[in-house]
Amino acid sequence: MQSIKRVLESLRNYRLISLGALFSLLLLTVANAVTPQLFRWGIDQGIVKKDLQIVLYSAAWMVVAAIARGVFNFGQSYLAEAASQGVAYELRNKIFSKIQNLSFSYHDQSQTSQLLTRVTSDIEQIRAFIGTSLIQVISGVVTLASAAVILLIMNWQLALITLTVVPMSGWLMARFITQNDRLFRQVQEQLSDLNAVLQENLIGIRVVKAFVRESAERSRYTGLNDALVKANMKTISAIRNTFPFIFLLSNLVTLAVFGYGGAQVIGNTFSIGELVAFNAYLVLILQPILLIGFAAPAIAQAAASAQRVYEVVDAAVEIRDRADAIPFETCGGRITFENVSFRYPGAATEALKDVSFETKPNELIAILGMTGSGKSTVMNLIPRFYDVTQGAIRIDGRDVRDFTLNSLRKHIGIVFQETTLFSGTIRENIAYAKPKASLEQVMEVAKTAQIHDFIISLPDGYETIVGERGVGLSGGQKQRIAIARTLLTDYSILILDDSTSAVDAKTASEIQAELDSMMRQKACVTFVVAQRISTVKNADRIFLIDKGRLVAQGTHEELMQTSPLYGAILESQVKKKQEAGEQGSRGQGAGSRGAGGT
Ligand SMILES: Nc1ncnc2c1ncn2[C@@H]1O[C@H](COP(=O)(O)OP(=O)(O)OP(=O)(O)O)[C@@H](O)[C@H]1O
Repeated sequence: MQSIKRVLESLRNYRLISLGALFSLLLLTVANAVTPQLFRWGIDQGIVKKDLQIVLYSAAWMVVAAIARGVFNFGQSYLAEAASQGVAYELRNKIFSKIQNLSFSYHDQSQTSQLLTRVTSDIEQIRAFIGTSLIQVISGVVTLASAAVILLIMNWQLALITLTVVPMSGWLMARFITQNDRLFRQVQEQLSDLNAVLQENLIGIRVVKAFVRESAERSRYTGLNDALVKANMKTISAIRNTFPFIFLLSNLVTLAVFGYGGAQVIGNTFSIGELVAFNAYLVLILQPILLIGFAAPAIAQAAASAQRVYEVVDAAVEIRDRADAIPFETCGGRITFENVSFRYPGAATEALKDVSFETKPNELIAILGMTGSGKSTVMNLIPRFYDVTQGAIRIDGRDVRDFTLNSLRKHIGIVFQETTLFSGTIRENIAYAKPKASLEQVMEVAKTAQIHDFIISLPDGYETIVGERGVGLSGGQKQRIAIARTLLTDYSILILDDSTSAVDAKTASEIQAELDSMMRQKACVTFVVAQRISTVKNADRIFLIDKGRLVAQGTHEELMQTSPLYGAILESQVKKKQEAGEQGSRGQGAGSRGAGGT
């Protein structure tokens, strides 16, 4: 319930609208309370005394009260909805920007679909709580209290009989909420799990089909769908176990009012008009109890949802600016790894162990190693996607943790191993980090990345729309667009993490040749996680990584002389190249990564 308190606190930003809703609610309660009194007046003073004028007057006032009820009802629900939309809007923005800020380690450990459910369905539960359930509860309490006071004034004995229903129903409701809180949380979690399978399936639909796993996937989904239905049915039976008792109580009270009140009317201690009015107030007692009852599950659900949403909102951002962080402005080209060790959060072993090196200005460093040896990890630490566990990384003598993250990352151009493009045009994708870049600038980098000719061969050229994650392009084409995208940024340190793995060897070396002069002009240091001999040969120095350690470094020739591991990797590459040549390699995707034992 702590989370519900927090949701209520967020209404502070919508104070006026919320007060407006509350004010409408109070006026509605007054209009509701007045109506039975008009009945009583009309019956006792009009019908019983045969005074037609009073009958007509009371009827006219009833119409006024009905209109007022309509107006205030509208005002109350409209304003409550407006406040709820505002809170949901803010929460959605808050959680989205939090997701943008959360570190890689958070995203490594959380499921995308779980986050999606929190942004969509959980926030919707919170919105429905503010827009509907909350107002139901407040209106219920206010109506109940005011009707109780009126009943006590009208006939305290009958009122006491009637009001016994309140604590009994209240107890049933409280029991219902406390007993089923976990159940409602479970429903949301089951929904998340179901979404997770759906999302994974949509992303991997090609793999599913290729491995003919449709029916296995179907039964996985159906299994979770069954579990969701079961959890939902449990909540329904919990509702069924509570509500009939409340209905029974309300019916018993009606009987008591009819019996005891009727006897008082016969004994002339209570008028017919009063009995009718009393009965009408009874509705104002019982209806709120039911409304609160109906709101209870929604409140329990909203509490569970709010907890899940605030879990993300409150998640610690591990990688952040120091209080005294300074902007990274220029790079002299001296990047130092000082006894760097790194363990991924939750991992059993260290991915990097005591790695030390220093680069020289304008150096082109190739990083080579077996798959899983830690090459990408070395690269991930420079832009602080993760912080070192031990040791330090310095740029021109300054610890990378001293720089503001934004300035540091803006100066590091990185092409990831796995290419992600966004839906939109090719031009938009290349200009992702520089949306205002001119077409000429976009074309220039596309030429360097050896993708310009392909782009202009398309009917819509640079305006060609690429689908989600670059659907419609080959792996190699996507990679080249990703390279162009990075080249357009204001990088001073360039990192190419196996970025031509899906490009054929010939094109890759053309890209390399184009990049070579450009990199040396623009970048203070370039790192190339390499799988190909050509790239390695061009490098000023090669770092050989093995099982998280920097085991050798030097030029191609030096390593050929001194490192048996280097020799073995190159030998396997040459062999692979020959095999590929024999098979008449089709190019794209064939010269692939992994030479070193991939
Ligand atoms: N996000 C992560 N969480 C936990 N462990 C990770 C994570 N990423 C990588 N690892 C582990 O760290 C080690 C080094 O991985 P890394 O990606 O740096 O290797 P790599 O040399 O780049 O491999 P490849 O050539 O296959 O890309 C591996 O054992 C890997 O399993």
